[in-house]
Amino acid sequence: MFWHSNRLQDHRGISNAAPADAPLRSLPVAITQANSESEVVKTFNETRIHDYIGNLRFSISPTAFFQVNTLAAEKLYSLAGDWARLGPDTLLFDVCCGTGTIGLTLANRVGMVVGIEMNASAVSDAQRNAEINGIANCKFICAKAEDVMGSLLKEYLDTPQQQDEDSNSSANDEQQNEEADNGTISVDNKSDPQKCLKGESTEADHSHVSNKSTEDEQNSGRSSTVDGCSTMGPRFKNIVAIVDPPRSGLHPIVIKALRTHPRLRRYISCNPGTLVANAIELCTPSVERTEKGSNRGQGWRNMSNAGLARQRLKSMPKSEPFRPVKAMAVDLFPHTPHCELVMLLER
Ligand SMILES: C[S@@+](CC[C@H](N)C(=O)[O-])C[C@H]1O[C@@H](n2cnc3c(N)ncnc32)[C@H](O)[C@@H]1O
Repeated sequence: MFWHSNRLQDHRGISNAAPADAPLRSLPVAITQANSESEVVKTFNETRIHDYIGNLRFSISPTAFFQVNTLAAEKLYSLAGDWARLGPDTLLFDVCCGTGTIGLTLANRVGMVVGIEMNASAVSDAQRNAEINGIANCKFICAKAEDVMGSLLKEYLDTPQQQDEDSNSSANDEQQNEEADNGTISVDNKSDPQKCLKGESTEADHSHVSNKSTEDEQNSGRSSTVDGCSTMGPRFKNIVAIVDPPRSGLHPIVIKALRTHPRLRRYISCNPGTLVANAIELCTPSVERTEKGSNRGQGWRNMSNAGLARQRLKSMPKSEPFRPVKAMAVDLFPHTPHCELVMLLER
């Protein structure tokens, strides 16, 4: 007998993507019993599906993103991992991690994975997927990447001394100003290290950090030690961000946080959509500051993403640029005009 589940998300509006909290309804499915001509109509209450990428099993909520072409997705993630030169001394940020696919498929090649995802169901899935597959060195954070990227980089990479220096730097001041302008939150850099170890959220209430048994991690030596999260910085030598954002791309605050943290040396994008615009901001050498706000009378609304990226560059704090190293298209959607693109930036 084949078991099916049909779920419909009820959303009335002009958007083509329903909000995550739109109600889900089960649709009756006609099934045919083996050795029988008759059809039975049933409604299944199973709200999740299961799929495999490589030898890992994934449990997926109805509102969570999951690549449909799992064989090609496996190749895409593995290619990203190869280019990132992963090893036990690697701390991997899986930005826009969905159900944890990239981080979990690469977890056995790195010291630690920190996944960031705004869809709470997907974050629960990621946590569950780590458990199903016996993976202990991944943490998943439920938040918008633009709200937490800067604070996470500080939390995981900076020594307390560096944090003090940073807090005096103009780059940090600017970021805080920008965060304030955008109504986002900044996390106290000197957050309680024990909180960090226990995987408790140091963010505002809407954020949620989940991690698999901290005890497991400490025993395996794959995560932080009793010294607290600030000791993790020196422990990891290769800091990599793999970003797989939606078509609208990464928020400029995330780009700025990644570009201005000097310890992040490799950036891999798995999404071609706004890659050009992001690469402009990540790879253009710092320029002397020009007057802010002069766009020579050009309307912001008519500007391309690349044009906007060039404008934002003018307020990018002085920082070492990345350089584009290589890119490869991966055809996840054969016979359609869409395809994914892996691109490696390094510095
Ligand atoms: C293209 S999917 C990639 C998911 C995952 N990496 C994978 O391959 O299965 C993009 C993901 O980004 C998440 N997302 C969108 N905007 C976000 C934001 N501002 N911060 C964090 N996650 C975001 C979406 O919920 C979605 O899960």
